[in-house]
Amino acid sequence: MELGPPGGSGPAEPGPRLRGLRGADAAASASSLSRFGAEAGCRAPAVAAVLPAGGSGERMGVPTPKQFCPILERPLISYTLQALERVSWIKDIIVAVTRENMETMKGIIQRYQHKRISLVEAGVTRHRSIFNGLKALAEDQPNCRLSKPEVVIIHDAVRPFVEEDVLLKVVTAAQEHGASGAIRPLVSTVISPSADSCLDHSLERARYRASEMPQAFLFDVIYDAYQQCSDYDLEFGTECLHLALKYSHIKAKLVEGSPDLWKVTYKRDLYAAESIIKERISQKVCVVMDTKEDEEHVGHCLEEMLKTELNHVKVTSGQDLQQIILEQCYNFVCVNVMTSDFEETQRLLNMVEESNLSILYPVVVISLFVRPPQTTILPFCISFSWEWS
Ligand SMILES: Nc1ccn([C@@H]2O[C@H](COP(=O)(O)OP(=O)(O)OP(=O)(O)O)[C@@H](O)[C@H]2O)c(=O)n1
Ligand SMILES: O=P(O)(O)OC[C@@H](O)[C@@H](O)[C@@H](O)CO
Repeated sequence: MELGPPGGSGPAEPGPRLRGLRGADAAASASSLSRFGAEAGCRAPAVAAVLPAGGSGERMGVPTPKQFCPILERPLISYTLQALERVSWIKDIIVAVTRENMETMKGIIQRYQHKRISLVEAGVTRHRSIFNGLKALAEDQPNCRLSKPEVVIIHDAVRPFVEEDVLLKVVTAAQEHGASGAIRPLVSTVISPSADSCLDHSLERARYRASEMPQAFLFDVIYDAYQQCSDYDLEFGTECLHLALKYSHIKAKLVEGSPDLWKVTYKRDLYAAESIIKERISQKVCVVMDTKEDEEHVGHCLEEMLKTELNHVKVTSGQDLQQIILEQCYNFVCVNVMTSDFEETQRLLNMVEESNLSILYPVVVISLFVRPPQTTILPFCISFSWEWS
């Protein structure tokens, strides 16, 4: 059964397109698919994503299903959604969650202002959850209010580090081959045990790869496969690419993925994910200026200096800060130029504090005064002043 917005029936209407992808980002993201399509000699397809998120996380060994476990006070699944939402050419994101976790999921969508999300009920296995997600996109289903995509991405909700480039690769490959999936070199050798738990034989590791996510399919290829799927496969299968081969006779194109595509499965994976997120946040600073004029002068001077040390510096003034905060975890540097009081900065600091988002380090406030420096200590931030000559 598909659940939609409160009081609705069928999948929730996809939210309004992300306003947060600012002009440059959105243009870059949108053009990337059309450019990629052009290079591959095909037009940009309509793309949707299905995220199975209905598991119980038994191997994690904690009461909370791992997709809802917090990393820096933010649920793991929210990072995955944020990663997919940065890709403007994914038009709908279907998340399969259990009925008991539906309200939790709706709360996460609301708190972090996730857009383009529709919720469906998960199944008792991962394949059944994925199948329910696909049904939400198939126009042959009653109450279906989402349009059928040409290509559908399938990505585990517990794989938060997915970037646009690998999504672009699997989607473009799926458009050409019918199916595509990210792979990684094996770390351990695969062996086959005999009935008495002794070594029967081992596989030559170099000849094999680990199947990861994201995967992408021409929608009809994977939907037909799931419709023909045996109960055994739905119950015990773990590989969507195998279903496309077995039932739709499509050999997926395999795409080398980055090391960060791994699936959060055990508690150690959660610790690893947290350290990666901390490392990424510490490399991202947003410089907030009072005015556009300050942004163009002081802000860009600061940006040139910071760029030598960090890999992502955003300078802004007066933009929708709430959206910036939700779009990307930043450390913030607020710069007051010629401002005699901190009202503007206090407003921003209050917003950052109220957003409860993971801010790794204290917010830094730089006050540039022509007049003698004024020292004002603000909560959870470091404030220092220097004279701007
Ligand atoms: N009935 C299920 C089982 C799993 N999943 C999802 O499939 C993804 C990958 O599955 P896995 O890592 O096995 O998650 P769990 O089944 O939760 O983990 P475990 O096997 O340790 O219980 C996860 O996002 C999980 O939420 C799902 O949507 N529906
Ligand atoms: O079997 P699990 O549900 O733990 O994980 C699913 C994984 O097998 C799957 O995500 C990749 O191997 C790609 O198919």
